[in-house]
Amino acid sequence: MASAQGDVAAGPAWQRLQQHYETARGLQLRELFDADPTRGETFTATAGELYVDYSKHRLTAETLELLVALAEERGVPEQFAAMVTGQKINTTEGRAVLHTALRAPRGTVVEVDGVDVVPGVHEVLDKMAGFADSVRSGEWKGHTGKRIRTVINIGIGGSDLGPAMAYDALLPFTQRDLDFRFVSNVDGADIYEATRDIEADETLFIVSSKTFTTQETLANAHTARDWLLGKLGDESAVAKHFVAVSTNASAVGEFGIDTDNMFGFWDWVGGRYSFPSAIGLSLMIAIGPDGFRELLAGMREIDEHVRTTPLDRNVPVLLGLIGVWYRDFFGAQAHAVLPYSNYLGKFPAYLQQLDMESNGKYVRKDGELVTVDTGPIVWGTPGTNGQHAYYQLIHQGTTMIPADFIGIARPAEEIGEHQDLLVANLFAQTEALAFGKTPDEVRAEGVAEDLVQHKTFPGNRPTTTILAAELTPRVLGQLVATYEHKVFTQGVIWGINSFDQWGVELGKVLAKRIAPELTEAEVDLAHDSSTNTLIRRYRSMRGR
Ligand SMILES: O=P(O)(O)OC[C@H]1O[C@](O)(CO)[C@@H](O)[C@@H]1O
Repeated sequence: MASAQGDVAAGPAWQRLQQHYETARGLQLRELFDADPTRGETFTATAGELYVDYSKHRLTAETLELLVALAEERGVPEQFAAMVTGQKINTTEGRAVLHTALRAPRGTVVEVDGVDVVPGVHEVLDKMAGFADSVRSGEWKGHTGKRIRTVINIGIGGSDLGPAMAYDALLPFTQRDLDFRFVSNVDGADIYEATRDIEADETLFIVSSKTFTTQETLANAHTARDWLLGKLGDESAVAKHFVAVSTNASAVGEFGIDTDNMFGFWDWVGGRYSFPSAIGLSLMIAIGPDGFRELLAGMREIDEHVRTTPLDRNVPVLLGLIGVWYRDFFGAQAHAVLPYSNYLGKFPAYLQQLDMESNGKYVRKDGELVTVDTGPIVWGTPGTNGQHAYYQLIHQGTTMIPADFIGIARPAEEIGEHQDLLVANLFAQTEALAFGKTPDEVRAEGVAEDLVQHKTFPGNRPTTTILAAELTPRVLGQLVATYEHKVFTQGVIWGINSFDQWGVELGKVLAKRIAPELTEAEVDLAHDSSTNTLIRRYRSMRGR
């Protein structure tokens, strides 16, 4: 098997790319398009219903060949096969990585330690569907016999971002007489604002936590429980108003939620890959079991695409490789994701966890330090708002920011000319970024000489455009799985473990130590002088 271990920079494919970069760094998009008038048709690919244009990148057919050779040398296809067949590729935690099994059709066999996991996946999906239907229809009654009107998902990170993002993305497909809220932050304002204007006897809390030990989620869940009991005054109300999604049945039981009302998943589902599991329960209630199945079907299409499509047309692999090209050869530190769809407003935030928690690593799988740069800083907000805020820097700043522009052709609601205006802006931005405006073009407009440089656009700024006809559950599933496998591809290239997250641990441990120090004024502080002083200031501001 080709190796995803070891130093990628030491391999022949990387060295060839390095040599190629010496000339490729000077590529100009204007010249590339002039030299090949069909570039905008040929440097494109499709995956599911996603049309992907990667022509506006600073690369040639040779660059792509060399990048594909890198993917082959690093064993991307073999590593993908290892992942989807349940091998324990999350080596630092000794776990399989099987989010693809969450969307495997009934009857598929995927084994972990000799046990087929697919029947369990469908058992949970069926249980979720039964529950979702009963909440949607009003058959599920609260403590006082009323139907549920508000569903509040309590969770953080992967137990929040996926369902919250997808709920917004699929708003037109949701049952509009139900209200959905997502509480994640340990800031009490989050749970307070989510509960201040609703009726307890019409509210369902879904406590979502893979581990059921996460401080923020447990604090919010306890506050929600106190709020409910304060309103309804009866411990037995908890059974009708709280359900849990977790891998940790004993902790769920200890919290007081009947494990009959628990929807399980497994340690082979990473938090940031978990929303097609029971973590998507709130979303399934919102869009219905059929809508959720469509989402899974969209993901499955991309899983199949990755498994069966040659690397040079394999969309997630290409996106991953193009990302490596900029990150490691051009030194681009950031990657923007700019959805031209208001419904996709939370998609960049969702991708931040998917990408940065997966590939923000400085240690390789083999325990050695990386010698090349790994995951970029991922950020973005919906177009067109960003155009009037930070696009200035993308067009004329000193940093290259490769960007993904995501567009939808047919809106859920056709409102006058809005959609055409929106998409015109998307296309205009990628055109302007790629081709810019030369000083001579500015002069030809009669601009005074002292303003020519200010009004010049250097261009040559790379973008990918992803276009879909409609934002359906299936298309959203395709988008999410495309990015999942893009991140996977990059992790394999860099030789890192994209499925652990040790970097979040230290802060958690220190917060546990500091929390009691904020309330007990007498305690001896043994931190650094900055932290000690901040703690004392805080105590004094709180009158302690
Ligand atoms: O679902 P849990 O166990 O509450 O964890 C929430 C999130 O916390 C993290 O472990 C990071 O702190 C994420 O990986 C995870 O998605």
